[in-house]
Amino acid sequence: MPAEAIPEKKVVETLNPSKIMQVGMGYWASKVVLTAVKFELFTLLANEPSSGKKIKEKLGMHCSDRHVYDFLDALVSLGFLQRKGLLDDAIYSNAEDTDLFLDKKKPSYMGGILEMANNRLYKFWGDLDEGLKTGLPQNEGKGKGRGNMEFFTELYKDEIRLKEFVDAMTSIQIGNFTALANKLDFSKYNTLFDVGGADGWLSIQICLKHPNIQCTTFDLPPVEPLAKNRIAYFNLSNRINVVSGDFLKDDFQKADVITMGNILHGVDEETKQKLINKAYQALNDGGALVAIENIIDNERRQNTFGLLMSLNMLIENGDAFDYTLSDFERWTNAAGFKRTELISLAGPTNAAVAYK
Ligand SMILES: Nc1ncnc2c1ncn2[C@@H]1O[C@H](CSCC[C@H]([NH3+])C(=O)O)[C@@H](O)[C@H]1O
Repeated sequence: MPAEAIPEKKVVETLNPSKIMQVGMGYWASKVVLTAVKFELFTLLANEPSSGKKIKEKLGMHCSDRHVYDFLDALVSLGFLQRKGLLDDAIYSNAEDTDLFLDKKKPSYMGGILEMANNRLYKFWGDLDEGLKTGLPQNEGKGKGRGNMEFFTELYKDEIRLKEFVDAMTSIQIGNFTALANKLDFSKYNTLFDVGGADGWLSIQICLKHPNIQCTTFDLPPVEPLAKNRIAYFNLSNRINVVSGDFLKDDFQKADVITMGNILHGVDEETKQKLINKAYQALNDGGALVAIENIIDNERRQNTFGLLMSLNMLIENGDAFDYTLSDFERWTNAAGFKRTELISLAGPTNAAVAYK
């Protein structure tokens, strides 16, 4: 190294590479958590705290005991597990948040998104470089020239993957839909049309909280049985209508509120504008379009999850991207909407609302 390239002592003392290592090697930690979810380790431990040897046997692991302890103690150090004792004498149990959100037997389980991340996205993100160089999707639709969520046709051919995907969507949105039901004033609205409503979770949450509203959840035909089952489970079949179709081709039903959870981010800019225009046409006067997404802050500095989600849309759909409230305002103004507002929901997710 030439002498002038050696950093001054002061710089070395104040700067350190820990962030670089933490983020750069972050996939190690991520993969340990995803593997634990896949093994249903947290479901096992919710039932009964266990020793490393017992966990090894129950999960059918055939690596050395030492590597079992490495795996479990990594989860201790990451705060996912608690431990009393050491190595052969250790008893492992779930940390409080792990127990609530990652025990598959609890209704609060949100591991669906992590299961999908492990089974699909982890592999596809291995081709992020190719996605950035080519601008083309890197998922099931790779090499097939597809965008605008057309990969669903491929994905939904397999019933297990269909259910896994729909469960993943629901698990990531549960907290957001509950927050939306509480934070947006639905009292003045009678009808809601949810575009790409998956298994109907959004409509269910709104109906549970607001007894006067009538909902329609709209999605592709293969999703219909899942939505019907979920809605029947909540005894809401008389208030939530399940309609199948294609949001790229079909008009939307007339409604007071049109919702789109993680829909606009999945399509290119031209299609975003088309969907917003269609929503404007279908909304009754005084109605609202609500997009529930990881809306990026206008300065594009804060919402890391939203920015990464946008790259995830490159992986999934090529031309698709997440956006800021300013972007949303530009498109909704062009469609004729009067004003917009942002309602913060759970974590990095917001509702961008446009009023007609
Ligand atoms: N062309 C299409 N027409 C109707 N639904 C679609 C289409 N393409 C994708 N979808 C659905 O759009 C959804 C995107 S994922 C978002 C699901 C849900 N709104 C949520 O916020 O969690 C999936 O349920 C897809 O099946």
